[in-house]
Amino acid sequence: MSRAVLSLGSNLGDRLSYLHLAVEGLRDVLVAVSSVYETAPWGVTDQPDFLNAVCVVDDPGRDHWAWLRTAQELERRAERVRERRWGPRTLDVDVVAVDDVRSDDPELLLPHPGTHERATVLIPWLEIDPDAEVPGKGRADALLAALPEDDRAGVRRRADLTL
Ligand SMILES: Nc1ncnc2c1ncn2[C@@H]1O[C@H](COP(=O)(O)OP(=O)(O)OP(=O)(O)O)[C@@H](O)[C@H]1O
Ligand SMILES: Nc1nc2c(c(=O)[nH]1)N=C(CO)CN2
Repeated sequence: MSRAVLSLGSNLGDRLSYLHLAVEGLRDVLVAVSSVYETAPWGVTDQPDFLNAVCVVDDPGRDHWAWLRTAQELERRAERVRERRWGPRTLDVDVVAVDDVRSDDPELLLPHPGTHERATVLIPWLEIDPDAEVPGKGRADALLAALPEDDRAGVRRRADLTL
Protein backbone atom coordinates (compact mmCIF):
# COMPACT_ATOMS: atom_id res chain seq x y z
CA MET A 1 0.00 0.00 0.00
CA SER A 2 1.15 3.54 -0.67
CA ARG A 3 -1.08 6.17 0.84
CA ALA A 4 -0.10 9.78 0.33
CA VAL A 5 -1.34 13.09 1.64
CA LEU A 6 -1.12 15.91 -0.91
CA SER A 7 -1.75 19.58 -0.21
CA LEU A 8 -3.17 21.83 -2.92
CA GLY A 9 -2.84 25.60 -3.07
CA SER A 10 -3.67 28.36 -5.55
CA ASN A 11 -3.64 32.14 -5.38
CA LEU A 12 -3.47 33.22 -9.03
CA GLY A 13 -6.20 33.38 -11.67
CA ASP A 14 -9.28 31.17 -11.34
CA ARG A 15 -8.13 29.55 -8.11
CA LEU A 16 -10.96 27.05 -7.75
CA SER A 17 -10.56 25.75 -11.30
CA TYR A 18 -6.89 25.01 -10.63
CA LEU A 19 -7.80 23.01 -7.53
CA HIS A 20 -10.44 21.23 -9.65
CA LEU A 21 -7.84 20.37 -12.25
CA ALA A 22 -5.71 18.75 -9.55
CA VAL A 23 -8.56 16.76 -8.02
CA GLU A 24 -9.73 15.57 -11.44
CA GLY A 25 -6.20 14.37 -12.15
CA LEU A 26 -6.27 12.36 -8.92
CA ARG A 27 -9.80 10.96 -9.33
CA ASP A 28 -8.67 7.33 -9.92
CA VAL A 29 -6.64 7.22 -6.70
CA LEU A 30 -8.63 9.59 -4.51
CA VAL A 31 -9.61 8.38 -1.04
CA ALA A 32 -10.77 11.70 0.41
CA VAL A 33 -10.69 15.39 -0.34
CA SER A 34 -11.22 18.18 2.17
CA SER A 35 -13.37 21.26 1.90
CA VAL A 36 -11.86 24.31 0.26
CA TYR A 37 -10.32 26.86 2.64
CA GLU A 38 -9.59 30.53 2.04
CA THR A 39 -6.30 31.25 3.77
CA ALA A 40 -4.19 34.26 4.59
CA PRO A 41 -0.74 33.98 2.95
CA TRP A 42 2.21 32.95 5.11
CA GLY A 43 5.86 33.38 4.15
CA VAL A 44 5.44 36.18 1.65
CA THR A 45 2.47 38.07 3.04
CA ASP A 46 2.06 40.77 0.36
CA GLN A 47 0.25 38.45 -2.04
CA PRO A 48 -3.40 37.44 -2.57
CA ASP A 49 -5.17 34.96 -0.29
CA PHE A 50 -4.86 31.29 -1.20
CA LEU A 51 -7.43 28.58 -1.66
CA ASN A 52 -6.08 25.45 0.03
CA ALA A 53 -7.28 21.87 0.29
CA VAL A 54 -5.82 18.48 1.18
CA CYS A 55 -6.31 15.09 -0.54
CA VAL A 56 -5.61 11.57 0.65
CA VAL A 57 -4.71 9.29 -2.25
CA ASP A 58 -3.86 5.60 -2.44
CA ASP A 59 -2.17 3.49 -5.09
CA PRO A 60 -0.21 0.32 -4.27
CA GLY A 61 1.81 0.84 -7.46
CA ARG A 62 3.20 4.28 -6.57
CA ASP A 63 6.12 4.90 -4.24
CA HIS A 64 6.96 8.34 -2.80
CA TRP A 65 8.95 9.37 -5.88
CA ALA A 66 6.01 8.49 -8.10
CA TRP A 67 3.79 10.70 -5.91
CA LEU A 68 6.25 13.59 -6.40
CA ARG A 69 6.08 13.07 -10.17
CA THR A 70 2.28 13.05 -9.94
CA ALA A 71 2.35 16.35 -8.00
CA GLN A 72 4.73 17.94 -10.51
CA GLU A 73 2.67 16.76 -13.48
CA LEU A 74 -0.43 18.41 -12.00
CA GLU A 75 1.50 21.67 -11.52
CA ARG A 76 2.69 21.44 -15.09
CA ARG A 77 -0.88 21.07 -16.33
CA ALA A 78 -1.75 24.27 -14.46
CA GLU A 79 1.04 25.98 -16.39
CA ARG A 80 2.70 26.89 -13.19
CA VAL A 81 5.62 29.23 -13.63
CA ARG A 82 8.33 28.92 -11.02
CA GLU A 83 8.90 32.39 -9.67
CA ARG A 84 10.07 33.42 -6.25
CA ARG A 85 10.01 31.09 -3.28
CA TRP A 86 6.67 31.25 -1.46
CA GLY A 87 5.37 33.65 -4.12
CA PRO A 88 2.05 33.52 -5.99
CA ARG A 89 1.23 30.46 -8.07
CA THR A 90 -1.60 28.97 -10.12
CA LEU A 91 -1.17 25.59 -8.47
CA ASP A 92 1.11 24.23 -5.80
CA VAL A 93 0.95 20.52 -5.02
CA ASP A 94 3.12 19.41 -2.11
CA VAL A 95 3.67 15.84 -0.99
CA VAL A 96 2.91 16.18 2.72
CA ALA A 97 3.48 12.56 3.72
CA VAL A 98 3.63 9.07 2.20
CA ASP A 99 2.88 6.27 4.67
CA ASP A 100 5.59 6.52 7.37
CA VAL A 101 8.38 7.37 4.92
CA ARG A 102 11.09 9.75 6.15
CA SER A 103 13.38 11.32 3.57
CA ASP A 104 16.06 14.01 3.84
CA ASP A 105 16.71 14.12 0.09
CA PRO A 106 16.24 17.83 -0.84
CA GLU A 107 14.34 16.75 -3.96
CA LEU A 108 11.77 15.03 -1.76
CA LEU A 109 11.72 15.89 1.93
CA LEU A 110 9.29 13.70 3.89
CA PRO A 111 7.26 14.55 5.73
CA HIS A 112 7.13 17.94 4.01
CA PRO A 113 9.14 20.18 6.38
CA GLY A 114 6.50 22.88 6.74
CA THR A 115 3.67 20.56 7.69
CA HIS A 116 3.79 20.73 11.48
CA GLU A 117 3.66 24.55 11.50
CA ARG A 118 1.12 25.18 8.74
CA ALA A 119 -2.49 25.54 9.80
CA THR A 120 -3.27 25.73 6.06
CA VAL A 121 -2.33 22.03 5.81
CA LEU A 122 -3.23 20.71 9.27
CA ILE A 123 -6.81 22.03 9.34
CA PRO A 124 -7.95 20.52 6.00
CA TRP A 125 -6.03 17.29 6.68
CA LEU A 126 -7.69 16.85 10.10
CA GLU A 127 -11.09 17.41 8.50
CA ILE A 128 -10.67 14.23 6.41
CA ASP A 129 -8.49 12.27 8.88
CA PRO A 130 -9.02 13.21 12.52
CA ASP A 131 -6.27 10.75 13.57
CA ALA A 132 -3.70 12.17 11.15
CA GLU A 133 -0.07 11.89 12.25
CA VAL A 134 2.93 13.76 10.89
CA PRO A 135 5.66 11.08 10.80
CA GLY A 136 8.28 11.92 13.43
CA LYS A 137 6.35 14.96 14.72
CA GLY A 138 3.22 13.54 16.33
CA ARG A 139 -0.52 13.90 16.05
CA ALA A 140 -1.74 16.63 13.72
CA ASP A 141 -4.42 17.76 16.22
CA ALA A 142 -1.77 18.37 18.91
CA LEU A 143 0.49 20.18 16.43
CA LEU A 144 -2.40 22.41 15.37
CA ALA A 145 -3.32 23.19 18.98
CA ALA A 146 0.25 24.36 19.57
CA LEU A 147 0.09 26.99 16.80
CA PRO A 148 -0.70 30.65 17.51
CA GLU A 149 -4.42 31.46 17.43
CA ASP A 150 -3.81 33.94 14.59
CA ASP A 151 -2.52 31.13 12.35
CA ARG A 152 -5.68 29.09 12.89
CA ALA A 153 -7.94 32.13 12.46
CA GLY A 154 -6.41 32.80 9.03
CA VAL A 155 -7.88 29.53 7.67
CA ARG A 156 -11.58 29.84 6.84
CA ARG A 157 -13.73 27.06 5.36
CA ARG A 158 -15.50 28.10 2.16
CA ALA A 159 -18.72 26.10 2.36
CA ASP A 160 -19.85 27.70 -0.92
CA LEU A 161 -16.99 26.08 -2.88
CA THR A 162 -16.72 22.35 -3.57
CA LEU A 163 -14.21 20.07 -5.27
N1 LIG B 1 7.59 16.90 0.04
C1 LIG B 1 7.80 17.60 -1.09
N2 LIG B 1 6.76 17.89 -1.91
C2 LIG B 1 6.95 18.63 -3.03
N3 LIG B 1 8.16 19.11 -3.44
C3 LIG B 1 9.20 18.85 -2.64
C4 LIG B 1 9.09 18.09 -1.44
N4 LIG B 1 10.31 18.00 -0.86
C5 LIG B 1 11.15 18.65 -1.64
N5 LIG B 1 10.53 19.15 -2.73
C6 LIG B 1 11.19 19.92 -3.79
O1 LIG B 1 10.78 21.26 -3.67
C7 LIG B 1 10.85 21.88 -4.95
C8 LIG B 1 9.59 22.68 -5.21
O2 LIG B 1 9.53 23.69 -4.32
P1 LIG B 1 8.41 24.77 -4.45
O3 LIG B 1 8.81 25.78 -5.46
O4 LIG B 1 7.07 24.07 -4.66
O5 LIG B 1 8.48 25.33 -3.00
P2 LIG B 1 7.46 26.26 -2.34
O6 LIG B 1 6.10 25.64 -2.58
O7 LIG B 1 7.70 27.67 -2.79
O8 LIG B 1 7.82 26.17 -0.81
P3 LIG B 1 7.41 25.02 0.20
O9 LIG B 1 8.01 23.75 -0.35
O10 LIG B 1 8.00 25.46 1.50
O11 LIG B 1 5.90 24.95 0.24
C9 LIG B 1 10.95 20.79 -5.98
O12 LIG B 1 12.21 20.87 -6.57
C10 LIG B 1 10.82 19.50 -5.20
O13 LIG B 1 11.69 18.51 -5.68
N1 LIG C 1 -1.98 30.57 2.93
C1 LIG C 1 -1.00 30.07 2.18
N2 LIG C 1 0.17 30.72 2.07
C2 LIG C 1 1.15 30.19 1.30
C3 LIG C 1 0.97 28.98 0.61
C4 LIG C 1 -0.28 28.32 0.75
O1 LIG C 1 -0.52 27.23 0.15
N3 LIG C 1 -1.24 28.88 1.54
N4 LIG C 1 1.96 28.46 -0.16
C5 LIG C 1 3.10 29.11 -0.28
C6 LIG C 1 4.14 28.53 -1.14
O2 LIG C 1 4.35 27.21 -0.96
C7 LIG C 1 3.37 30.39 0.36
N5 LIG C 1 2.33 30.86 1.19
